[in-house]
Formats: sequence, C-alpha cells, structure tokens
Amino acid sequence: MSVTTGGDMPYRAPRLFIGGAWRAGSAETRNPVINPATEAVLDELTHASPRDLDDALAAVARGFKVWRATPAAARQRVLLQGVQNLRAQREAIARLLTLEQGKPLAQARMEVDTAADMVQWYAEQARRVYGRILPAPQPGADYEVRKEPVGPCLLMSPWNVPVILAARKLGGALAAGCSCILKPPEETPASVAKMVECFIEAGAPDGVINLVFGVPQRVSSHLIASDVIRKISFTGSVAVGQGLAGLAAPGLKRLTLELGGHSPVIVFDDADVDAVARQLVVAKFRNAGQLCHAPTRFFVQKGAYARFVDTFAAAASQLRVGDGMAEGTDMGPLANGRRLSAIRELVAATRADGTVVTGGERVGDTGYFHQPTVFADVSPDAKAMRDEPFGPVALIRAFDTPAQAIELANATRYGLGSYVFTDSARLQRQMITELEVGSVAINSTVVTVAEAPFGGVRDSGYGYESGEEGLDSYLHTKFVNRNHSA
Ligand SMILES: NC(=O)C1=CN([C@@H]2O[C@H](COP(=O)(O)OP(=O)(O)OC[C@H]3O[C@@H](n4cnc5c(N)ncnc54)[C@H](O)[C@@H]3O)[C@@H](O)[C@H]2O)C=CC1
Ligand SMILES: O=Cc1ccc(S(=O)(=O)O)cc1
Repeated sequence: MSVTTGGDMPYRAPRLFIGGAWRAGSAETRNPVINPATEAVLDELTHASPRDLDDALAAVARGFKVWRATPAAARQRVLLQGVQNLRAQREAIARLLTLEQGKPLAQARMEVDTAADMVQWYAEQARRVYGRILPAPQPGADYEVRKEPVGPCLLMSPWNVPVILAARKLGGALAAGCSCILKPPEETPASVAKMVECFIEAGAPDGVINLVFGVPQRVSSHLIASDVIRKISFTGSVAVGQGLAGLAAPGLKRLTLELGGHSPVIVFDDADVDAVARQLVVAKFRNAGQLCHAPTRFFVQKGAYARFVDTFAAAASQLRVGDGMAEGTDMGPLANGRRLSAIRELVAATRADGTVVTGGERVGDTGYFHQPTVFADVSPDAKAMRDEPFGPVALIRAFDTPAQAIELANATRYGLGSYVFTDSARLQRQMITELEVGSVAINSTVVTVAEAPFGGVRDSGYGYESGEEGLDSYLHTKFVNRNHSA
C-alpha cells in the first residue's frame, strides 16, 4: 500500500544521489519512514554501504574541482534557479514534510518559503566574496588577502526543521564554491531530497551535490575519516556534536556545530502582558516546540506574573492538536516516538517541581501527540530547567530584580536564543550585555534570519550559519605576497 501526499503523488522514500545519478543504497540496513500522526509506515529508506560512501567521496572530490573553478556569477545563477524551482515545488515539498515530520501544513509551507529565502540570500552574496589589497612595505609588492572555498564538505542536518536546516547548509557551501555530501535525517528524508532535487535540476554539475542516508554514526565516522572532507557542519544534539568534534580532531577539520538550546524569555512589568503572552504561545508551540531556539524558560517579573500565566495557559489550552494534514490544526504530533517518551518523562518528573496549569498528558493512543503543557512556579533546581525539553513544554517562574532574571537565564549550559520584553532602554541594554547567548530578540520572537549569523555559545556549539559569518565558514583565507619586480 502506498500513502498519497494529498495530490496524486504517492509517498516514496528517496534514493541516494551520488556523482550525478540516483541509486538505491546497497547496505544491508534500511529504516522505515513513519508518519508520526498515524504511526503508519510510509516507506523504507535504503542506506549507503561503505562502497556507496567511497563513491560519494570520489564524486565530491571531482565536484569540488569543477565547482571551485566555476565563476561566482555562474554559481549564483544555478542557486537562484534552484530557489525558483524550490518555490515552484512548495506544495509538494510541504506535503512530504507534514507526512513524515508531522508539522501542520501551513508551517510546512512556511518552512519551504524560509528555506528558499535563506538560499536566495547566500546566492546573492556569492558575488560579494571579496578579498583585499593591503599596502606592502617594500616597493613593487602587493599584499593580497583572498577568500577561497574550504573544500568538499559533509553537511548533516536533523529532522525537526529538515528542509530549512539542510537548505541553509547547502546554500552556504555552494555559494562559497564548495561541493558537498549531504546527510539529511533518515526519519524525514523525502522532503529534503525533493529540495535537493531543485538544485540538481537547476544545473549543479555532477559531484557538486551528493546525498546519502544510512546509520548516522557509521556514515559520519566513515566520511569524516577521509582526507577528502575538509569541513563538517552538523545540527543536532550536544552528545552527537561532541562525538563529531572528536572525529574531526585528528584531521583538524573545520567544524560548525549548531546544537541544543534552552532559551530564556524575560518579561518585565512594563510589557504589554496579554499581547506578549499570546505571541509567545505561538513561538513556543510552533513545530510542537521542537526548535533549538524555541522559548522554553519563561521568567516573568512579579507585577506581571499572575496575568502572564493566566493568558499564556489560556492561549496554550486553545491550540488544536491533530494531524498536520487536517485543516485547522495548530500543533501536530511530536516527530518520533523517542520525543514522545522523552516529553512524557520530563512532564512526570517536573510535576514535583512546579504546577501544571494546562496540559500534561498524551493525546490519544495512536500517533505521537502530546498536549501543549504549561508549568508555573517551576523551581530553578528542576531537571527540566537544565535539560532541553525539545517539545511542547513551557516552564514559567517569577523574578523580582533584573539581576535575578539574568542569574536564572544564564543558569544552563546552553546559550543559543533569548527573548526580552520591555520598553526600558536601560533594561534592554543590560540584558543584551549580560545574557550569555548567541542571539537576543527584544520585543520580538525572531532570532534567526537569512542575513544575520545564527550560532551559540557553550553547549549550544560553535560557528555560525546564515549571514556573512555563515558564508565565511565555508571559506578559507589565503595571504599572497606578490612581488612584481622579481
Ligand atoms: N539543534 C537542533 O536543531 C536539534 C537538536 N536535537 C537535540 O537532540 C535531542 C535528541 O534528539 P535525537 O534525534 O535523538 O538527537 P540526535 O543528535 O541523536 O539526532 C539528531 C540528528 O543527528 C543525526 N545523528 C545522530 N547521530 C549521529 C552521528 N553519530 N553522526 C551524524 N549524525 C548523527 C540524526 O540522524 C538526527 O538527524 C533532542 O531532544 C534535542 O535536544 C535534535 C535534533 C535537532
Ligand atoms: O532547530 C533549529 C532551527 C530551527 C528553525 C530555524 S528557522 O527559524 O526556521 O530558521 C533555525 C534553527
């Protein structure tokens, strides 16, 4: 039986794409792709064998030679055509995404739009990779600083926002002149493969984009061990990021790690409490809370606290939980059974450290659905205040002084996003300075955009994606001392 995507197209797990050709993976392992709303198996994904991976390494090395020699304007044309293709495939990709990941279709469509926007920005920037000439102290000489693509890249992206996170890596690498092997998540492979197809069909030469799936640990250890790979970009958990840093160390390979987060929200008394609470409910429960920069720890000043809790809980309880394909669904299921189990455990453990004001239960017994769950008066010592929830759980606590808010906010090992609500310029400045994070949104819930760097500190990882810094992470800098008189 095949599952249709809502149009006429049946769901099919993608094949590998290596050296310009699609092929089934020849490993003995495979994995089922599961619809998280129904737990039905959509299809089986074949895995790359060591031989497939060696073919991908040979292809990506060949692809690099071609792509690095391709003028920036030509690379830009391919990327912009890919973006156009992506926009044309919006509905098809969004449907695949909802089927395999669970998010509401409207959010899946927005994901495709954001992915297109992010690659477009990189494409536009491809022609602005400038070097510089410096004055040399001796006559007849120029000091020149050049930017060059770092080499073939291994890009590994996760299942929570599969299209954006893969497209952002692909766009940066290709704009810089790097070839790549992309290893998307095995749990949500088809939406990413369809996105990749848009850039293949736009004219990326053979070997420039390669796509593999497999047992993640086997794929990453095999590919990172090869001298061919010069840079690795990974988004996922801290534990896996640490392991990859170990694998990258012997070859001293460049690494960008975008790991977890446990983003604080600080709401001061002067904020428009009702409006802010409602805005934060949308941000918190988008993608069922499975975003690395999702607001998770809500610190609200005492004067605004009771009202914030009431409005936030009321808005959260009104969210319609259901199949992402159904009209009117606000929040879909969690993306996989691991996440549902983890959230149920987290909720059970947090009951001793706070009060459930809404939610707290699984929804139904088929599909990975969980209620939007809000805890108030959560102890700062609760395990949930330290460990990333990565799901539909909001933790609220009151604070008195700005210094207390900072202490609470900085009390995890993560440092990715943060959100501050106040019109006081003095408080805004203090929060911007003292929050130990990669980004701060003031009176806003947006911390990641195409034109600005996104990255974290401490356990949230290192390096940047998007913005000039994101492009620079696929470039190395060469100094040339050119003596004309010799
Ligand atoms: N920063 C982010 O956007 C993400 C963070 N996470 C964090 O990870 C936690 C656990 O989720 P899991 O899916 O179990 O995380 P995980 O880190 O095991 O998996 C995340 C992604 O990494 C890949 N992966 C796993 N092991 C790998 C390896 N050795 N080499 C290369 N890729 C590998 C997986 O295929 C998956 O797509 C979440 O609760 C969340 O805290 C998970 C996904 C995305
Ligand atoms: O989980 C990491 C993550 C998720 C989403 C986005 S974006 O806001 O959609 O760009 C960025 C990072």
